[in-house]
Amino acid sequence: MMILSRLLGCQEQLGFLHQSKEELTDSHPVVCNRNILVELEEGVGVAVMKMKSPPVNSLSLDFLTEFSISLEKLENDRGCRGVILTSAVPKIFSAGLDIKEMCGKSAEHYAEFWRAVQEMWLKLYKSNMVTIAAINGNCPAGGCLMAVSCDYRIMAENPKYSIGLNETQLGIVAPFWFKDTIANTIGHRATERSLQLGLLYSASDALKIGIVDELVPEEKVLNAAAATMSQWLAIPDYARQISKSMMRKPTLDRLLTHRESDIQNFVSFVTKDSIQKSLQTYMESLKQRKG
Ligand SMILES: CCCCCCCCCC/C=C\CC(=O)SCCNC(=O)CCNC(=O)[C@H](O)C(C)(C)COP(=O)(O)OP(=O)(O)OC[C@H]1O[C@@H](n2cnc3c(N)ncnc32)[C@H](O)[C@@H]1OP(=O)(O)O
Repeated sequence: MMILSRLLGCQEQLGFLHQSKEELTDSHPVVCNRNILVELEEGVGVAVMKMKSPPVNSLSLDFLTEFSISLEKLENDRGCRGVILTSAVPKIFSAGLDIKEMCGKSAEHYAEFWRAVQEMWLKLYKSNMVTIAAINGNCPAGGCLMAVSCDYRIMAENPKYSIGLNETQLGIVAPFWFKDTIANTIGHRATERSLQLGLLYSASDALKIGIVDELVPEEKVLNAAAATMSQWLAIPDYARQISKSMMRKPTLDRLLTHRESDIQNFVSFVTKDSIQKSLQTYMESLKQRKG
């Protein structure tokens, strides 16, 4: 019930009611949401989802709810066959889960938050559409999860950008389905090293290890994503979708089977004093780094 009312509440915030005439054209209907801009190029059947939640596109409960609703709308739109996920915030793809959602809140809040994280991943990983991440900035932790849940990743070849699952550096543990998703991308051994050490890879190392599929100059990331999209869309949908599902279903089913216990694990983990302390220390270190 709480989730339903949040979804309904968010749908109003989503701004479907606030589209101006300039934002709606025949060829490029744009939905300006609070955190995500969705532009559907109808003739081509491709939507661009631009995350625009400054300063760092952190994945708050509101953001995640909006993301899942937006993706579901595209999924149900027969005119949309592919999605390019990118960022409208300079230098940042996404800073991952919003740490503020995991600090000093109630157990009920943590459960609701974690369900929204699961939902985002389930929707993205099982999408029937072709999903391409156009990674135009830093991409740690939950941001990396979003990227590796797509079918293909193109990253800006900027030595300042990094990508990876750095959870252990915060004193927290990537759950089994984060681990499964990255292992499905880079293999068991590389995942073991990557997760234990909480490695963040530079763009060039990310290409070497296979977290990303292609590097291009920053200004070409979106064009490269569009070019790759047209190659993938040349394959008949039905055959491609069944192949995707064959590869991903066991991983999806594992979370679906253990969804409630995964939420309980998260809540009991994140409510530990030691974990709260680690997260608070990490947030403070982010602030100090600035100064
Ligand atoms: C037994 C098993 C049980 C399983 C239990 C599960 C356990 C939980 C698993 C959780 C899984 C995933 C975790 C995550 O995704 S945690 C998030 C990890 N993210 C990071 O480590 C990235 C942190 N951020 C950065 O490194 C940098 O901000 C940046 C992205 C490189 C950008 O650098 P910048 O210099 O451009 O910006 P900066 O000044 O650092 O930040 C601007 C403001 O944004 C705040 N901020 C940054 N990141 C986050 C975040 N993730 N959440 C919330 N807020 C964030 C930062 O503090 C600045 O705020 P302010 O301006 O100072 O107020």
